[in-house]
Amino acid sequence: MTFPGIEAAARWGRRGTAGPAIAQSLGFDRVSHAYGKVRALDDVTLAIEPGEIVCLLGPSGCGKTTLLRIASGIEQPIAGRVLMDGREVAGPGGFVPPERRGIGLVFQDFALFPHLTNLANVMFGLKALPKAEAERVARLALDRVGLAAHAMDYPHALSGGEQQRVALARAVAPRPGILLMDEPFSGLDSRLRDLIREETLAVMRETRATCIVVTHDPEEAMRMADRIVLMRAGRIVQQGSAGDLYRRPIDLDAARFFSDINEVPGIVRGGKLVTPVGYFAAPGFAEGAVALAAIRPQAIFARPPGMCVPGRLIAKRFLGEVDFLEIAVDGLDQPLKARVRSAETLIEGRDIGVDVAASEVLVFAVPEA
Ligand SMILES: Nc1ncnc2c1ncn2[C@@H]1O[C@H](COP(=O)(O)OP(=O)(O)OP(=O)(O)O)[C@@H](O)[C@H]1O
Repeated sequence: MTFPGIEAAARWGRRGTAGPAIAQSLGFDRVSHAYGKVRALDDVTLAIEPGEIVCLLGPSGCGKTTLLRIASGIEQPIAGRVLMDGREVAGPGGFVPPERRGIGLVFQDFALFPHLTNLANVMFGLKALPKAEAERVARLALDRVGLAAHAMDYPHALSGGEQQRVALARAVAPRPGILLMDEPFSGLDSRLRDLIREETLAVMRETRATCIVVTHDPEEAMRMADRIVLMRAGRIVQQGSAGDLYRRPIDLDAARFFSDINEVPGIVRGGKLVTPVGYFAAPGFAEGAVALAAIRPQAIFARPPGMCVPGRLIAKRFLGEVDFLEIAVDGLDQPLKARVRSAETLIEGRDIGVDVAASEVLVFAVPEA
């Protein structure tokens, strides 16, 4: 879901000054929300430090946008409290409307006013300033995103990436203490997205605002976030640094979300999961339990035949820096997927040795159907 961008942006025009940004903390205390019978958020507690960049990550419909809408005040939670710098802005103690929260917003669809010039779009968030000062600040913001020369153009004359930059300039010009972004790069093609993301990140770091970025792209979250908050079905399932979530996912679904994985079943014997491709540490599992080894494609190495586990190369695709291999192994229903470097000498149809980096393998309970 996206913000009702234009409408919400219009409300922001009534806010704030262009004083220096002082990052604010943002807290959600046992927040729940529902749309009719649809439970969108279920008892979410999250504390975001001043200046922190947090990415809300999760599959479609898990409640990311709803949490952002509640932070901004567009939506009122049905239970729980929202705190800015410890002050309740939503909850039993009252409700501070969006235009009085002083939060900057960037929407998925940019939400620029088509009938206003780019300069006027940016000035829209600066109405509390005298006009000449608002124009000076807006021109500086446009200059910062490299669009000073387009100040008097209209948004439709800009590319998608340039429109996104105007939207960013509009959001940061009033120097908000908190900046919320809902899938800000999803409307851009992949090469442009990388560039605009890096530029946006630089602006975010400069303004030092506390930022929440919603994304469903794990790589984007890993590139941007100080902390990633992984959500599922209206709840937070795990939070931590990119490394924490990638290396120590809390369950199989979390592991699946961060990368492609081979799921190899086995039985626990003597504290190890015994599988057709090796034995892997399975702490906490009962003797005889059935479990799954999660093996990332890059944790598999091709060795000469006769070494490690016997396998047969059934497919090989050149992907540039790596080759993608499919390897059949006795005892497995599905071929293993591997991404390996220097596979020039490997020939489809031939036997190979399969070497799995045991230290990178995670063992999980079999998920309930
Ligand atoms: N206005 C609405 N009316 C009814 N149901 C809604 C409304 N907005 C969201 N929902 C539902 O609430 C749940 C959470 O939606 P939300 O938009 O917060 O998820 P999301 O994680 O942001 O998804 P996406 O990545 O697709 O934008 C979903 O089941 C969604 O269908």
